[in-house]
Amino acid sequence: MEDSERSSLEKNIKKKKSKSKKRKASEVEEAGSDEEEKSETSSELGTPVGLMPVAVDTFSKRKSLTMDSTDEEEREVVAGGDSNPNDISNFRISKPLREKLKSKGIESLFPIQAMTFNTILDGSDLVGRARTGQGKTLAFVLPILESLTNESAKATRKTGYGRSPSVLVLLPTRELATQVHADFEVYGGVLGLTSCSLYGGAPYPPQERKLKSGVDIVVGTPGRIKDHINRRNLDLSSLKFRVLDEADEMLRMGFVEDVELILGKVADVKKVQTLLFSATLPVWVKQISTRFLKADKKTADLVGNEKMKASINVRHIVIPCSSLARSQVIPDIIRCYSSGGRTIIFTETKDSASELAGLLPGARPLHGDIQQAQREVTLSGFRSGKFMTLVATNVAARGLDINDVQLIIQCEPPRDVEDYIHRSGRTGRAGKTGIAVMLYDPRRSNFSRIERESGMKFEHISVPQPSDVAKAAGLEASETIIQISDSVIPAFKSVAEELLSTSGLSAVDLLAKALAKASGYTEIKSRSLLTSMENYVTVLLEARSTIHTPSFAFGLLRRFLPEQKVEAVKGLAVTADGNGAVFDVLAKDLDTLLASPGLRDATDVSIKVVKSLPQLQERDRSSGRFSRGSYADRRGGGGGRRFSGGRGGGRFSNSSNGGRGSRGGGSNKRGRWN
Ligand SMILES: Nc1ncnc2c1ncn2[C@@H]1O[C@H](COP(=O)(O)OP(=O)(O)OP(=O)(O)O)[C@@H](O)[C@H]1O
Repeated sequence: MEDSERSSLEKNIKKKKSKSKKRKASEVEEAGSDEEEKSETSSELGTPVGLMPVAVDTFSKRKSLTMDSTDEEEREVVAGGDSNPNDISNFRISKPLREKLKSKGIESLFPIQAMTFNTILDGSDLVGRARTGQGKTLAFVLPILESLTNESAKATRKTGYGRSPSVLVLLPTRELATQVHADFEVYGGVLGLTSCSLYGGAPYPPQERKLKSGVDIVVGTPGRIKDHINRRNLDLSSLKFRVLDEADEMLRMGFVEDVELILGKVADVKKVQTLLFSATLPVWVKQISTRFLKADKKTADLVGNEKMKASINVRHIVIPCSSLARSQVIPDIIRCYSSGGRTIIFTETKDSASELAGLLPGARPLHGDIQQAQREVTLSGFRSGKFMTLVATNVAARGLDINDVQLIIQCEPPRDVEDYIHRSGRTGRAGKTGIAVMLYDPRRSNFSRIERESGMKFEHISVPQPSDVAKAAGLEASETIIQISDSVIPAFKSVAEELLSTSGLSAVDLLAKALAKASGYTEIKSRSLLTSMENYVTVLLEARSTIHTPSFAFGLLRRFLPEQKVEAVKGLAVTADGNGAVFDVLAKDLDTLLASPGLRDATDVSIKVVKSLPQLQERDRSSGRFSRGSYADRRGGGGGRRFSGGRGGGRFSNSSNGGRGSRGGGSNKRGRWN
């Protein structure tokens, strides 16, 4: 094809793709849905893999477990004997590959790898599920590489120029394709196998040249792979393996059509092994996956019916925080919980990712509207520690394996429990621990559904109080001060003595001020527990009669507060027990409020400052109802919201909710992001 033709074709493809795939930055990067899905029991996904006893992991040399072992047993097992059944020498892994694994510090297989290695090597189709960070990538990389290079394969494998690939691995994002391709390069390279990655946003010609010269393994995203098939650069007729990593994501609307077209390019499906892996396998995956897997497929499910679907190495925390206060609160949460490691902050839309990254010192955004070259620079900068805070949409939610991510912050509860599980799984990987903080606005968000569907229980804490933050910052500052060379002392000693003698402060108080200055906390403002806003304080209104609805609470306030003071109340929310309502007032107005005559003389209501936030009513996103009572901004229907219900349980007609596709078996209108 002439270059001019190609460039005009490329322009057309780009135009078509940008029209079809580009989502408005203000819309969710990946459309969620309200339907709730229970995760699949493993037996319904295929025959459970016959299990050899496997050790849990190598990082603590625990003794062996079988597939029926529970998380509790995993947690209880202590270091077993010296012979570890998962030692890589116990598996049919060739010497060059064993040596490469050892050079990477891998001496034994993780459970999901040990459970599936023989099954894949012996030729079965397989569905594999293990929690995030448990090594699912090598679970398919290792047996595939061995299958391609063992004695029986040597006779039939094509090795010449222009050969068509034997392996195709499909992933939902460009970053993941790059990451998995790197594993195939590292481990396949020692066995003489070549691989390439095909994803959008990167130039076609280098990919075409690589394909033309012949590769054994192709890793990529469906859109670009389909383009290369249409351009006859990629012939999948002699595939031996096809892998869907993050399988549930790959089988959703937005991908499943392309995936089906691509997987259908094999000549004889009986000669192809199909492997599906993910940390989440919702119920509808079963119907869809039967289209691609053989009837005698096997299942290795380390999650199974375990209640806890999210990572067990992560502290799952929720903090109430109004959207207005996020950019002030997040730096403090990072200061208190990141332990100096990397932080990934997830937002629902590309717009909010860019906006928040601009407000956080040193943070960088990552989302689908950013040019591919910049995405690669950003991710490699984050991996190498050039900056420590990444603000991303779901483009970074799945699969990314980045060292030393200590903290995940989600700015609001995601619509889908799968998003929560994958996002929080960017930390606490390979046996390490981590912290996942989810911010929520008590009046608008609902996280009990995430608890129910992921099987975990959130730890409820309030936003770090400035004094907590100052303490953490002071610790950091004191460590850096100790490291300063003594050579600076003579230059500052006389000023220090002068300061000590004239300030009227003790040496400790002066040092405390110096630490405050060094850590940037020259003023400590209070933050409210409810909305985390500075210079506000959270109070609890209690009444003898049950407070069913916020409008009832506002009515009580109007009994003894002037209208403009009621207007100034922030974030009013009814307590879960209906006995009260919390709201924020300006700290400077607190005394006036408490001293107001109507309140002072009232016998059926009281107001007091709260030291910890009581459990609040939650709003169910799907129905718009509140679990007990309802919230409405009765003061004028601000924010484009109208309270359309009567007292209690009123429905919310929220005009500001961007439409979202409904999630369902393959019919989900989930947007593409990659
Ligand atoms: N046998 C092993 N021993 C030690 N480390 C391992 C082993 N297998 C994998 N790892 C490391 O564990 C980390 C997580 O692996 P991987 O990214 O494959 O997890 P995953 O299960 O695919 O996670 P996710 O569900 O988030 O995609 C990686 O850093 C990988 O190098």
